[in-house]
Amino acid sequence: MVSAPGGHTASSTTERPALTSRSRRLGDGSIAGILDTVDDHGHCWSAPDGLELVGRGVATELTVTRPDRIERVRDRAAELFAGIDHDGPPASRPRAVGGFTFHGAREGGSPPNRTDETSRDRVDETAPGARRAMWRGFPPARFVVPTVQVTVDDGERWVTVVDREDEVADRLGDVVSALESAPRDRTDGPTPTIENRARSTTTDEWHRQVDEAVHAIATTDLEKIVLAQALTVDLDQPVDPISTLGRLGGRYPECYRFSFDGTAGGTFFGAPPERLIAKRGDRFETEALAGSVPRGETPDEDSAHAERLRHSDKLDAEHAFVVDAIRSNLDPIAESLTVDTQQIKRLATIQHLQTPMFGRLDGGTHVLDVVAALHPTPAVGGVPQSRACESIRSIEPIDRGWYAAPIGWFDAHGDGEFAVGIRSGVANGTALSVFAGNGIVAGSDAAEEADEIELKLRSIIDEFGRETA
Ligand SMILES: C=C(O[C@@H]1C=C(C(=O)O)C=C[C@H]1O)C(=O)O
Repeated sequence: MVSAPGGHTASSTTERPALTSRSRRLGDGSIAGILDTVDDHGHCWSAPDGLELVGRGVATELTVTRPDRIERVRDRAAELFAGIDHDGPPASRPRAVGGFTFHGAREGGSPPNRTDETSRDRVDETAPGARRAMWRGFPPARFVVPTVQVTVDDGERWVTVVDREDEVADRLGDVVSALESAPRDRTDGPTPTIENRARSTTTDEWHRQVDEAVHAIATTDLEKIVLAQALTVDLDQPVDPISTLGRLGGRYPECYRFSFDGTAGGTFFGAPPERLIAKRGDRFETEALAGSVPRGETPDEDSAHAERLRHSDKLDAEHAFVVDAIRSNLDPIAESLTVDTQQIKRLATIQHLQTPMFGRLDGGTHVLDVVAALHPTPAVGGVPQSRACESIRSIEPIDRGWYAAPIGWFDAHGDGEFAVGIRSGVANGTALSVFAGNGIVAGSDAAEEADEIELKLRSIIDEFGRETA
């Protein structure tokens, strides 16, 4: 067992000892053994096209409790890596992994708090508003450069340790031994069973919320709003994020997978199908993903649903809002933008309209500049953006916390990748809250939208055993 080096915060960089990053190539075998190397914060990230990161411990971190959380992390991003001397191949470089709350500043909201970025422990005391217990430990933004990072990139595995120069070599040796002796597979652990379920929203409440949204769309400049619900379940044993992500990977190979430990014992995890942004050098890729129908029981039924997805004016409008918003929000920072052909993304329980988009950015653009420009897209927020967010806050009965917000990583060069944190849940011991939302536009029907919410909740809930009673 290697102890954590104490979790330096980015705001104390002046007192922080210089850190050294050293890496070694790993052979085949399990990377889950990293979990036993440092008994502290953990995170996992895996993109459908390859990169996997597993982090343990805190070498440096940045916590923001101000409402302008994305801009603030962007301004201070370089501090996370300042003073880390990395000697190793680019694949093994340290990455900061983390995320944000869905909501930022309210219109005319509380003034910025300038003293709130120094300590992990003070986060929840200073967080705005009454935070629901499930999101305790998930401030407006938190990013961690881990002490121990395992990277799987292009078929190669690396372990990287970030620590004081006089300790890094020993610690790297200890971590490599721990990984080599670790159990091979953590995906076949016991599956927790659901004992109780509680909905955030009754059927009547949902109908009232959708009616209110449809009325606002008919009578104001609001054109689309995404409304979400939560399902909270009690499990007979705590969620093990690694084995849950392993199972989700089997069912959703075309999705991202992530887990991120908060500072109060909770873990946010999920399998989002939606890319917010991937940026490497001056190239970026994003997508519009919105408009949903179920999968069919038979190939014919499946194709019939897909046909409806292709030809429904309502679903097309829901989708077009997202394409248009991405295009106009990237216009000021993109040198070029190509909108690819619309296609269908088929997942285990649901299928979506998808439009890939890619291009080149102006030089010097950080991946967080793009995150700030895009979030929330109308796939999870609405149109117009700030009016939709205000309506979400007034109509929805839940605290979205980190649900539907950007989750991902960035590096010292401003490259990185973020998914939209949907098909996700937050686990606190044996309590698990799962979230799902739906785009409401003119003509939306509350009962149909409720069915779609069920399909989305199932992506996480189906990974757990059903109650037997
Ligand atoms: C909001 C969610 O999903 C989003 C909403 C969709 C829709 O309204 O059709 C489809 C995909 C996602 O962009 C969610 O899964 O919670």
